[in-house]
Amino acid sequence: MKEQNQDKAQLAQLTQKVKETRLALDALKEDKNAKLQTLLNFFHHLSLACKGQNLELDNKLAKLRRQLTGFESLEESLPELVEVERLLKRQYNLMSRELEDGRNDLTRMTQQIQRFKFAPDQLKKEINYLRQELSKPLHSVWDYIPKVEKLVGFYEELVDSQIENNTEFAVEPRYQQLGRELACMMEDIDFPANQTDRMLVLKEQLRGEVSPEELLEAYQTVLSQLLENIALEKNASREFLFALNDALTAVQAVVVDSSESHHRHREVKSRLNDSINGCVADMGQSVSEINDLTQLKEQVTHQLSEIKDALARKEALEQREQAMMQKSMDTMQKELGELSREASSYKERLFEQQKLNQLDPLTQLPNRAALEEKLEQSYHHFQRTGLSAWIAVVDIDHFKSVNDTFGHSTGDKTLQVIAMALKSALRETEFVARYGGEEFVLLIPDVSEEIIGVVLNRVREKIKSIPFKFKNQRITVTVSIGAAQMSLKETVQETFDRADVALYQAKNTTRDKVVVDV
Ligand SMILES: Nc1nc2c(ncn2[C@@H]2O[C@H](COP(=O)(O)OP(=O)(O)OP(=O)(O)O)[C@@H](O)[C@H]2O)c(=O)[nH]1
Repeated sequence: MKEQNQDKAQLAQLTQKVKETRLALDALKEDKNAKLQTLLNFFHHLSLACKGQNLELDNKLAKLRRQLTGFESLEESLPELVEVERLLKRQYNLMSRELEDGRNDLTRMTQQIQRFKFAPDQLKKEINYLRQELSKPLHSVWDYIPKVEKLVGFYEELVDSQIENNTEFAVEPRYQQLGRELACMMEDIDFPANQTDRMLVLKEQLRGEVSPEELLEAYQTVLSQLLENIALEKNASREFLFALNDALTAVQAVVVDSSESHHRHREVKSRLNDSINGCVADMGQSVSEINDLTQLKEQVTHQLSEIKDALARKEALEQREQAMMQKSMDTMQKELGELSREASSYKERLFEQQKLNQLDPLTQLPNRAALEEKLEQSYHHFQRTGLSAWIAVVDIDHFKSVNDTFGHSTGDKTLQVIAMALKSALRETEFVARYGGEEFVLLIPDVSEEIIGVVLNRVREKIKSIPFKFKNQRITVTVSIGAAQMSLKETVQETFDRADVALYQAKNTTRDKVVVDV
């Protein structure tokens, strides 16, 4: 019984130990699971932190996470752990190198933006400070990113201040304006045929958006073409002047020559006259002194023959003189003919040149030739598009009295001022030319019948309001205007004539008036 009790006690003890061991084992398992979970969590977060940096490292970490889900495979995972450690080390080195490259790039960019002279002072200081910061190595992406952000901020500020200053990058409106003005000026210049296509392209370009460089280039092109044309005209004038000079030299030589020979001939002739007179005197003497008829006859015969010789020589001399005179005349005639041909060819060239320039020299407005061309163009445009234009003839009232009272040069100045006023009263698409004398012609497209009167009256009022002051006297100069609209039923000349008739209606009523033929 005692033994039985002892066994029972031992069994109870053992059961207790087994129970305790089981509890201890459970506790151990729990602990291991907790540690394993911690490890798994660590790898999970490591995977997230490294994700995307290196594909190989991503894959290895994913594999490791899968293996570690069973405690049993922990041993098997050891080689993988070593591999991950190697990859992590390599990744660190790579990142350090990239950070160093990034630092160098940022330093270079900072130096670049320090060169912008227009940067505000405060910004310059901050850029300098960033440059100093970049002299120290970067340890992580977290050191790098704020510096990139700063640099981007600086660029943003620079662009803002650039837009405010509106200097280098922007295409400014004044360039557009200058471009349009140049295009408008080019309208007034008729370039030679071989230059027109190029000038057309240039004009189109100038009417669009132009950069300062393009504008400068356009000015350069136009000026060099103009200079070339002026040089051509200069050459034509020079050639003419040389020819004129040659002809004058030749004529002068002929005149000198003929005057010298005329002089010589006069001397010879006077000697011959003396000798003839001497012979006649001798004959008279002989007649009174000699009584012997035979002797007298001989003497007279001798003297008559001398007179005959002298007269023959005189005649020959006169003939030579005449022949020389004729020769001189012929030479001069030839030279003058040459000169006149040269002059008319010069005149033609000059006319051509003027036509090319197509500018009225006094007012610098397009001249009549330019107007005629423009009228033709507008009429063709009208035929093609149906967009009609008005022709308005403007004539200064009582202009003769301006000339008569204040002189021709005041009259000229008045014409210039009125020309300028007309030009500035019109829009870019409108056209004004000096038709001749005190008459100007306007070409106004795209305006209705109701509006044209308003437009032209505005022009008339503008001229009337110019404060002319001649010899301290305030003068009002007025104009009369007649206008007619192009019509497909008539030629452009007929429209012009209708405008002219309208002008004379204005002149015949009150003057200072607009009459529109509708
Ligand atoms: N100063 C100057 N005068 C010019 C020029 N061309 C024409 N004229 C003058 O313009 C004047 C025109 O006179 P008219 O045709 O009688 O006309 P008006 O005196 O203006 O009178 P209405 O037209 O009837 O109002 C003349 O005296 C011309 O000599 C020029 O280029 N310069």
